[in-house]
Amino acid sequence: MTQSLSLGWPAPAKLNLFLHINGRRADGYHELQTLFQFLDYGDLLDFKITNDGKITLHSNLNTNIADDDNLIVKAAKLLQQQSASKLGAEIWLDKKLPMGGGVGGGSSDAATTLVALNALWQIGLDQPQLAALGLNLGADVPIFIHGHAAFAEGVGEKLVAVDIPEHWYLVIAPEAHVSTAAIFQHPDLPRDTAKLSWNELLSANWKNDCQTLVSNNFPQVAKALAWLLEYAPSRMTGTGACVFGEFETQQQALECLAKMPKTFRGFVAKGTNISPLQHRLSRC
Ligand SMILES: C[C@@](CO)(OP(=O)(O)O)[C@H](O)COP(=O)(O)OP(=O)(O)OC[C@H]1O[C@@H](n2ccc(N)nc2=O)[C@H](O)[C@@H]1O
Ligand SMILES: Nc1ncnc2c1ncn2[C@@H]1O[C@H](COP(=O)(O)OP(=O)(O)O)[C@@H](O)[C@H]1O
Repeated sequence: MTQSLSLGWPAPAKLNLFLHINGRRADGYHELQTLFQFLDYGDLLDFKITNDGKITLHSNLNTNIADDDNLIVKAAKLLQQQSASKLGAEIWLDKKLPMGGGVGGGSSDAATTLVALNALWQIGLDQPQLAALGLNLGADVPIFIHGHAAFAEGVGEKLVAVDIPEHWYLVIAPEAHVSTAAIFQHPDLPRDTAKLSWNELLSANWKNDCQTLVSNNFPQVAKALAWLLEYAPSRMTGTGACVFGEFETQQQALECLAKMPKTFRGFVAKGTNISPLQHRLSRC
């Protein structure tokens, strides 16, 4: 059996530096404007290519997600079907990102799987084809395949690459599971932020329109945000529950992390306009 090992494929986190909700479409989905930037921190995937056609996942995941429901396995099988490839893969996941926290770990794992296996199986799909495939797995998969910080509109699928300052962040992951669908269905969610041009947004007050609703319903989120706001401009990412504080230097972020109450879990990372996945792909 032909087997080759390819190690160290990053699946970085993302932050929504702002998330403005501009309206609700007839199909229930929301029109939004959001700014995605990657973090130089995330999960790590290793791949062994096999010729038996099987997809196997090994991970340090401490959850009851069945392998077939894991976005990594779903992504690998989707690519197999799409390409009619006879090759298989054994995949190792080192999970570091909080799950369901708005930092996009599941979507990022799926994107890394698609990008890595497209290269390792030598399928030859281009980036837009991979992003279109990834959209079937989740709304945030395309941004991770796109691989560049982006201003997103529509329901999050219209991406324009942007270069923005790369700050340091302290991200706190409160012990709360916030359902994205439940937040978007909630009657109290504000849906009337005016749509602005990118130039207008650059000088606007960045906010997350889900933040007040989530804080009101999850005291752990409100508590983490209140603590962070004492030290830095801070907001929630996505539909929560993670919150982030912005710092100019790594040292300032680390000093804040050192003061963090022991009841919080958090990490320090740098915002990056180019995804660490792109750097890994260029070494493939
Ligand atoms: C809004 C974001 C911003 O990054 O939230 P986070 O998931 O990161 O917190 C994402 O785009 C989410 O992406 P994802 O979590 O993949 O969402 P999906 O599975 O596509 O949608 C979950 C549910 O959210 C609602 N939804 C999602 C996106 C959108 N523009 N309008 C919506 O109303 C829909 O009810 C949908 O059924
Ligand atoms: N490899 C994976 N990593 C994380 N979550 C996964 C994975 N595969 C499936 N999931 C499911 O996807 C959900 C959303 O995951 P995640 O991307 O971490 O959330 P968010 O977009 O809020 O950051 C999880 O609650 C979990 O049930």
